[in-house]
Amino acid sequence: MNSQLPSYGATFDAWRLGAPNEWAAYTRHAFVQGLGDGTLPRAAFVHYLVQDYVFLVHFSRAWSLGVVKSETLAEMKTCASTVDALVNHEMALHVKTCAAEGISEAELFAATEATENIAYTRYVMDAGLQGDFLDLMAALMPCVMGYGEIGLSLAAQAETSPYRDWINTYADPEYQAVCTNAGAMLDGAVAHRLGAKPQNSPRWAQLQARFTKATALEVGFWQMGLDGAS
Ligand SMILES: Cc1ncc(CO)c(N)n1
Repeated sequence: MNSQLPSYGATFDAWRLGAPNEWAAYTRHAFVQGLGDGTLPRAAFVHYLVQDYVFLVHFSRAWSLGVVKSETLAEMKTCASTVDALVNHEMALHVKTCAAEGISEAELFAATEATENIAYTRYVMDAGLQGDFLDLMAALMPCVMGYGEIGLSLAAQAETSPYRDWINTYADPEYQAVCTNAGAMLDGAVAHRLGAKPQNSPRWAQLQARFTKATALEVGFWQMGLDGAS
């Protein structure tokens, strides 16, 4: 299984390896399996998608904070283009799918946030407000890369799922490029601040802890999708 995981850069790959239980619970959650085999109830999917639209609003705010906290132009460019990818591309999937369910974009924007949703996005935002650029990135990466990994793995196994649009959004080369670029930028940002042997830095364990916490909050988000619709 591990040999099939996509690589999104040395730092991300190390953090993923450092959170094996949380990562498996996130990327192989029952919600994910239901997307792949098509057994996920439509109501759970729509409930999740409405929450995810609001998630992306706050997630885009957090990536925008990345522009503020950047120390190099390369960091700034990646953060700015990720904000663009989120607000101008990924969210189009939510708008289109929800429109087909009779939910307008104005309703999406005004949707009441589930507690698990608030917990996750505000944790990420606070990591960036309290800490530096790396603290923010450690909290942002599980979201970006996890969906890249899930998209690829479901695309390889799910030919006929009714959730094919969702799967394709994340398996798409455009989304995979967002993951690869973010991972390369992260490696540069780590080298810039922590040197060539970042694992020896006293900050490494703290960054791993942030990554692991954000991954656990992703598990809570899937669970909210399943539970909230029942
Ligand atoms: C909860 C969540 N995590 C990650 C992504 C990927 O951007 C998303 N859309 N939603």
